[in-house]
Amino acid sequence: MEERSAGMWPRPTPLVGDTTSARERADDPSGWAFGDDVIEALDAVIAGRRDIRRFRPDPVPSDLLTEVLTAGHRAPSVGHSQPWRFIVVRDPSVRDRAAHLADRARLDQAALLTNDRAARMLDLKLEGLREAPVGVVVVCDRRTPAAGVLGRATFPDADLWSCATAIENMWLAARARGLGMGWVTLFDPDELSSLLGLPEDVVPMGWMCLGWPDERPPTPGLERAAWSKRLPLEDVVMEDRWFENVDAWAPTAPVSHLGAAHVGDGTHAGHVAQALPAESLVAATDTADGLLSPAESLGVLDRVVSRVEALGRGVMPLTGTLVLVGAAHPVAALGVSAFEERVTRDVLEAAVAGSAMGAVAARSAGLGLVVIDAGVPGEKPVGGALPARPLDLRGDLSTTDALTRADVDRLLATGRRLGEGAARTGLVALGEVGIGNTTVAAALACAVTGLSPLDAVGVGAGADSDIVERKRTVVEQALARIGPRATAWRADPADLLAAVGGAEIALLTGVVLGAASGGAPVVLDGLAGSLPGVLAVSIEPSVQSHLIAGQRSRERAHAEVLRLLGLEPLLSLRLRAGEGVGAALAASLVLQGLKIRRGVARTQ
Ligand SMILES: O=C(O)c1ccc[n+]([C@@H]2O[C@H](COP(=O)([O-])O)[C@@H](O)[C@H]2O)c1
Ligand SMILES: Cc1cc2nc[nH]c2cc1C
Repeated sequence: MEERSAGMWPRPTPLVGDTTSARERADDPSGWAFGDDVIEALDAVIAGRRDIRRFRPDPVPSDLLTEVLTAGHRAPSVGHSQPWRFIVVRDPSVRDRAAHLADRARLDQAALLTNDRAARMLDLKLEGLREAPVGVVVVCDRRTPAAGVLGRATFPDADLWSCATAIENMWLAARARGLGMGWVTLFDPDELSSLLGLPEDVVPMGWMCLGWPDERPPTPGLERAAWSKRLPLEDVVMEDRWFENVDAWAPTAPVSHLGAAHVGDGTHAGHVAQALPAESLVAATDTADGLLSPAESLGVLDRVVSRVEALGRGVMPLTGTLVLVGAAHPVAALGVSAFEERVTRDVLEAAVAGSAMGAVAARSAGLGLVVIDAGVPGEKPVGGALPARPLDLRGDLSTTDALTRADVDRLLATGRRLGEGAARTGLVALGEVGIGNTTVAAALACAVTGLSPLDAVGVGAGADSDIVERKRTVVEQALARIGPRATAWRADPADLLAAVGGAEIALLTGVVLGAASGGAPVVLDGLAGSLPGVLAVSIEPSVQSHLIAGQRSRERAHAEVLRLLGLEPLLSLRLRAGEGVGAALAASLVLQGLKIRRGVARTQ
């Protein structure tokens, strides 16, 4: 028994909760501290935490993942509400679709920045999303009314802050174990929510890439990239109130790099196909990193070459095929082109003879050529071209559908077969010819990007202002006629192709699908030669990682279409040649890039 003085009783020590007494706490206020070694370790982990953008493909052991998630789940939360939920993503096709969303958001964001900042932002790595073996999407379940959670009635967003603390815990826990984590918020939150099927009021906080880091940055990446520096502590600490010592210093607003205003675009969804293998992408960037040249010194071309090497697993042949498709367009009868319809047939015949510009460009790039007659003017298919003509009569898009659904399905199927065949040769480049098809392409571009006809219609092969005016009217009529079919294009891209056309775009959409399923990179061309990429991605989202924007052409809506695809063009030459000329020029650049990658001296 404890000795006690008269009139004093022992302190009743609680059996649960805090067992310390007021006396103990008063005698030793710092007695709750961990030892110096723990403090030192914690400070080291906090100081050494980095936002990791590059990952090794090696798997994250499940016990380590659980430890990281446990750290997240131990975070503080408002009213002990634990509003976080962790969605662990390992499915490569979901990851690829998220990466496409991020690619697009990256271009959208760059468009908002000043030129220099945009270039630096585009230089920053986003491939981490494709490389990291695990993605953890931290979402905040906000379905409970704020007033029902202690502390949220007054600060309704405190649930989001709670989730942010969970993320920081995960970050530190990962870092301490040698794992890297990257918090990616370059998404339209609605798009990410629909990708993951989140219910209303469950909001994503971002995508955490998790894996073994393929970089060990001593300082933050954005500081290393000369984006910004950590502010001195004095600049962020104030005494007693905001701005009190104006004379000494005035806190400045966080730096903004915003340039001109810009409009974004909509959502994406569809079926799942084969995804880009993360380990081959890492292997390709490993090779690039080992060259006797600064990292990513070839800019956009370096990234394209890494993609191509990843798809070809380092043994991509230094050649490929230009698939050139010609088709007629009844809309040409409405005076929307400066040229006669028969030119389409002439060009296809010249292509077979090897002298159309696209054919010459393909040959000089070292590519093979496949010429397809998808219904050019004239009774008989062009001799020497593969016939793939629509069977039924077609209408001009302003008053009638351009194609029947059955023909669209046939064109897609034929294209797939051809694309699979072309994939076996290496790169697959797209080419089209069709007098009147920039009107068709403008209507498609309006449907898929939400551009107005005024902003989408361009000069095509050389229209004057009267022709441009007629093109706009036709596109307006077409969009008014098809109404909701335009907005529903993601759910049924083949229906949009039936409504608007054209046969060459439908066939090339099949080519993209077939080439991608054969594992080939696909080089897009101008406006009509890029829309097949958009439509194919809406059918099979993982096609996106196979696409290369060969060029940004002179046609008006092209830039917006590339932004929708999340792609940066290799060339910007104001081309309007069609026929795959731009795709062939870009393909030759890519092939040269591959030779450089494979030939340059390596470092240890
Ligand atoms: O590649 C482009 O973006 C491009 C831009 C303008 C015109 N074209 C070519 O010109 C043709 C369509 O022009 P138009 O004026 O008849 O609609 C078609 O054969 C296309 O290959 C192609
Ligand atoms: C001559 C000519 C060649 C073409 N190739 C693709 N579109 C074309 C349009 C014209 C007019």
